[in-house]
Formats: sequence, C-alpha cells, structure tokens
Amino acid sequence: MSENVVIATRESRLALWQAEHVKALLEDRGLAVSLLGMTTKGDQILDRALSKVGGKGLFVKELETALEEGRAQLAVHSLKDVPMELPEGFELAAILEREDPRDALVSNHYASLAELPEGAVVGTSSLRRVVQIKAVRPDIRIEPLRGNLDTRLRKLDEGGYAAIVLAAAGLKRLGLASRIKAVFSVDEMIPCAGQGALGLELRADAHALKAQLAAMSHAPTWLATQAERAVSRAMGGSCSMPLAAHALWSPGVQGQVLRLSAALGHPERHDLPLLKIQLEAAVADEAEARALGQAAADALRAQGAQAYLAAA
Ligand SMILES: NCc1[nH]cc(CCC(=O)O)c1CC(=O)O
Repeated sequence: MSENVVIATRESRLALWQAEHVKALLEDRGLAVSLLGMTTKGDQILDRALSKVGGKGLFVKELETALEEGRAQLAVHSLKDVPMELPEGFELAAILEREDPRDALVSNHYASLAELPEGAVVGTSSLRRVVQIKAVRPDIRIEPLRGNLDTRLRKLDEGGYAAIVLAAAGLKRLGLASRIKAVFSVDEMIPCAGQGALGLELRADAHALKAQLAAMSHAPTWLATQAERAVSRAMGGSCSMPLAAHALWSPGVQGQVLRLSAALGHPERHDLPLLKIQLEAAVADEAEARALGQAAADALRAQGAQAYLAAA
C-alpha cells in the first residue's frame, strides 16, 4: 500500500481537526495522506433540528459517496454522528481511543446549571440534553441552537442564551476548553452513544487499508461504543429520540467490567419521568458488548419505553 490515502472530511473546524489528527496517525505508520474537504447537508441546514430533517445520516452521506466513487478511501467521523446501521458496502474499520465523553456547560455569566436563575434560557437542539436538563431543572427554558462549535459559541456571546451545552471533546480538540464553566458527570448528563470517539469508515472491499486501520483501533473504546450503539439500535436508532447511552470500564470482582448507563426521556412531556437503567457485565468481545446494549434496551422497554418512543 504505497498509494496516497485520501480522507474525506467535512469542513468545520472540528471535522478538519479530526481529519488532520487521523492523517498524522496514518503518516506515523508510513502512509501518504491527503484531505478532501466537503460540505454535507447537515452543515447546510442550520435552521431546523437535525431530528426534523433526516437525522445523523446527513453528516455522512456525501462522504460515503466520495468513498463509493473512489475520490477518497477513508472518512473520519465523530462516532456519535454515525448512524447505527451503515449502508451496504461500508464499514467502520477502527474506533480511536475516546476523548472526554462528557457534556459541558458554557456560559458567560453562570458557573453551573444549579446557578442559573429561575426560567433562564439554555441553548441546545439535542433532545437528549433537553430531557436531562428538564429532569433536574424543569423551570429552564430551552431554545434551539445549531451550527458548528464556533457558530454556537458566537450565538452565546451575542447574548441569546444564559448558557449552552456542548460536548467537552469538541471544545478541547479546538483549544476552547477555557470556555467550559462546568462539566456534567456522566451520571448527571448521560452522554450520547459514541460521544467523544472518532470512527474511521471505509468501503467494505478495501481490504488492505482495513487491515492497516484495524491496528489503530482502541479495543476498550470499540467494545464500550458497540454496547452504547446497540442500545440506540435496539430503540430504533435515530436522533429524533431523547436517548442517552454511555459505557464505562470499571473494576469488577474478576477484572474489568463494562458498566452501561442509558436513559430515555419523553420527547415532549417533560413532567414524565426519565427512564433510566444501569447494567454491568464482563465483556470480552463485540457480541457480548452488543448483548449488554440489547439488555439495557430491553430493561428500558420493561419500564415503558414503548410509549415514549411512539411519541418521538
Ligand atoms: N452533534 C455535533 C457534534 N458531533 C461531535 C461533537 C463533539 C465531539 C464528539 O462528541 O466527538 C459535536 C458537537 C456537540 O455535540 O457539542
């Protein structure tokens, strides 16, 4: 494999950072790499919530077309933007070691969610974040907030919101960690499946590259995110759903166990309780990781998830 590897990437500052990061890792392994920047529908449509315009696939479709047509060999994605089922002919070849998976509160005036005054306006278009904020602060008013990280921070600075909620990983990658006022623990605000991890997608028939990328995959992150994505898949896997899933390796009686937390809120009725589950299991391979995710989804259904899903 001495040919040049072309990475297809979105052109937001975060996407470019992530693509450059993977480029450097591949170059360390002796590959020649270049980037192909592209704009996706998800980047263009900024006035509506993603859940209303077609979901996460909007960020990956154009990149997959570039792979299909041979204009690129590799697409780098924030794993949380990757749909649970990839189209026929595409695969995730590697998942890199996860960055900080937590959500962060960013504000120019307040140091935490608890400090926000009664009725304060918080910006987010993520139903997952909305239901978890409303569960502890039902008085908070939520206003939509889309666009890339710089756009969202600008909208905060223009004064439209008391605070906004963003993934810590993105802020850290862009050197914007100083904007973080408080990080939510993963119990306070359960992250989205895959949050903080990067997924490397290629064509299923790209065997040589696949073997090279597999060596870069981080097994603990791979298994944890497979469990998280299995919850999402079992629930119908779209971002029109206020679903959180996060798995963490923790010490067990006989070695490490994977502890999976998941939560589902009602998309509109914030007076209804958040359904929550935490399960743990010794997980040695992908099948066991997925089984853990499926078990969490089953447990949420036993708590009445079906009625919540029907409303989404
Ligand atoms: N939904 C957009 C998106 N996709 C990935 C990240 C952050 C980085 C990551 O989670 O890997 C963000 C921004 C955010 O949610 O605040």
